[in-house]
Amino acid sequence: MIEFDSVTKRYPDGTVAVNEVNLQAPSGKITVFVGPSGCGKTTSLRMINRMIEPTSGRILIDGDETGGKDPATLRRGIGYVIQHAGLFPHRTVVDNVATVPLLLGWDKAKARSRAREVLERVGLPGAFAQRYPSQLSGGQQQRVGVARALAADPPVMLMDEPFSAVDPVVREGLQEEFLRLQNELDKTIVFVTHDIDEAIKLGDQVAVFRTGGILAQMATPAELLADPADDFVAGFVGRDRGYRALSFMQADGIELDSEPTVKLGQTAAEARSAATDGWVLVLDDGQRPQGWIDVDRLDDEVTPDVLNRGGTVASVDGSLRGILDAALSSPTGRGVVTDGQGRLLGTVVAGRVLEKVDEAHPGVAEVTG
Ligand SMILES: Nc1ncnc2c1ncn2[C@@H]1O[C@H](COP(=O)(O)OP(=O)(O)OP(=O)(O)O)[C@@H](O)[C@H]1O
Repeated sequence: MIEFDSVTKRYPDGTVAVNEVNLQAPSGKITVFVGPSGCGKTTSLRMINRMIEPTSGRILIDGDETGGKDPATLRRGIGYVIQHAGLFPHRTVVDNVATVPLLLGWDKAKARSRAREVLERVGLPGAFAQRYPSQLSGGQQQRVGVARALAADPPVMLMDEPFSAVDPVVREGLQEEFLRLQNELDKTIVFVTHDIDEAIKLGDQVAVFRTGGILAQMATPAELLADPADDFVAGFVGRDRGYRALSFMQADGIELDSEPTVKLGQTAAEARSAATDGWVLVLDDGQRPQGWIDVDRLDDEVTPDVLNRGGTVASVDGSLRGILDAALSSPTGRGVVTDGQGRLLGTVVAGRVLEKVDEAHPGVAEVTG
């Protein structure tokens, strides 16, 4: 665990970049520092590996004060990833990644073989190893940056806006891979970003900083969305926080309506008599929803060409957001809900989802609309 105990940083010109911060970043978890520009995120991060010294207060890693350690020794146990990757341009990818193992005194062959292994882990197999950084895309360079930080298998990783310089699609891919990797590696990670969506997606817990280096709130993403500490945090988290909070609320227990159904091949008359509001849901032989049918468009029988496949189908094992999306995207306004095997359980309208949210978290549904 990394612990900040009343940590303050005042720069020589008098700027208070970090002001009496107390927080804990638990082992094996991702803690995200987020906040507007200049709120002290990077300064806080760099105090962990002593690239910046605190003016007062203490930082402890697993109970040991970092201030009492030799900075070079300290940094060997701490991987560091920055924006634009910060790779050495005149070294090949494999040699970039082998840097820290070599510094640790590993022989060259072992360091390179470890580097190739980590490159593979971040999705950069063999052929990339001999290239130079300029021969890679921005997203690939960031992966090399992550591989380099992981090469010596440090228990702690500090990451400063590592995915900010790449386009949104690449960024999403990097985020997914990073989460998958962390699932296997269980590093203690402190991750800086100015992007609240990234913080909510990646963080096991999120520390929201405000200008002046003040920690405004430390909470899980779900708590942050459902219960921001004050107006600053609520504003920073965004007006649509209620909607996003639904991603963290389980759908199980939501009351469903039974929905009349037909199968392909049934007659138009059967479909009309089963329909509600002019629509009927079509299932396959395994009770799996196939789409809706507007019964006015039927001639003789229910055929695939008149199926309206619009609308998402939500699993009851998922989140309330999935259920709300299913209701809002359905041509009938009734969201289709299935069990874990994709079999129909029933339907639900958007209003019911919001009622459930309101029962669990009064006030959140208000900011959902
Ligand atoms: N060496 C320095 N001397 C004086 N002031 C500094 C120095 N480094 C940073 N600051 C100031 O300290 C404050 C916090 O800076 P820091 O870089 O930690 O913020 P940040 O939250 O990481 O910002 P950004 O998201 O823009 O990178 C800012 O007001 C900044 O101008």
